[in-house]
Amino acid sequence: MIELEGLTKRYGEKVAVNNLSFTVRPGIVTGFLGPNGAGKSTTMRMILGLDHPTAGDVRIDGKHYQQLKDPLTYIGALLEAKAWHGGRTAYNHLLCLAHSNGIPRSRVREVLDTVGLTAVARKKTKGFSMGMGQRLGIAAALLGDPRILMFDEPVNGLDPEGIHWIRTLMKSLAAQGRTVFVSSHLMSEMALTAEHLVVIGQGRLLADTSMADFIARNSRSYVRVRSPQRERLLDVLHQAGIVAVESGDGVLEVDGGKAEHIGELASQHRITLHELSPQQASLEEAFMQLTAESVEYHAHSETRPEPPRQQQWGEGWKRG
Ligand SMILES: Nc1ncnc2c1ncn2[C@@H]1O[C@H](COP(=O)(O)OP(=O)(O)OP(=O)(O)O)[C@@H](O)[C@H]1O
Repeated sequence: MIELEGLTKRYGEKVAVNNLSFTVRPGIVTGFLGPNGAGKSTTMRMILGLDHPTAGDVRIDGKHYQQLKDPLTYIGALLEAKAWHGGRTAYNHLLCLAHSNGIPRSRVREVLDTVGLTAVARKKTKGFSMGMGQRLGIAAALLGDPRILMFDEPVNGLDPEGIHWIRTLMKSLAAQGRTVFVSSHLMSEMALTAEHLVVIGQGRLLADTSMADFIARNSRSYVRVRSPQRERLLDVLHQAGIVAVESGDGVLEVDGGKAEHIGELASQHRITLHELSPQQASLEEAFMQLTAESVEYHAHSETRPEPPRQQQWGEGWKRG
């Protein structure tokens, strides 16, 4: 378990992390989201004792990072920046970490195997691709068989097979009862991986809730309906107290009605339907909606995100 209590970090005038309080629980994958510059990496660095909080407190299973004996056996982390000596082989890099944390040498081979780097174990890491570097970082995180794992942008540089592999790995670590805390900008990936979300913007907590609740609260769900008897269908829906709006091309968007109910009403009134499809909002849509106010780095206006329904998702809030 990771517990943050009023955690704050200032760099001069800049408040990078602002009074953050939340708990990351075991047994599930918790996603950590926020626009560029929201304070995710700073928060993760404070959890690991790499940055000192200006105020507040963070504990790992009840202790400060500095109080942990052999910390890699409590918490394993992959941070964004490569933090290893490029002149060492992958095997030696992990062996050094193992020695300094009282971890048996046999674990090095095991984790190299887990991340698929056995064949390059004796190669110097400076020749590693970004994806190989990520795998080595994940091997280091797993080395001490810790109960808590924290990954900052773990799918960076990974190919589709690698992304699938890390997703499966994170879920299985959580299923073993471990605490898994992961940041990512890839919303589609996060939607497949995380069960719970912590969302921050400009250093402040914006949401701490389940994935399903987050999407339901921050986006619009509706049923898309097409019928050759549109006017009649509008009357019937109106009489039933259901609000429908025309969205062009003969499509009706029905808020607050279930597809089953709309279908039954149409059937009772012998109205033909050509389409009846519930529209599920995506995590990306909900995220953009919630964080729109706290985006620091906008692209130029022609690519800036518009309101959710017609949005060009993905690039607008990235650092330009
Ligand atoms: N060492 C530092 N000195 C001054 N400002 C810093 C420092 N580290 C971070 N910041 C600032 O603090 C804010 C939060 O940065 P941080 O890297 O934690 O955000 P992030 O959510 O991880 O962003 P990204 O998604 O782009 O990686 C940013 O405005 C950043 O410029």
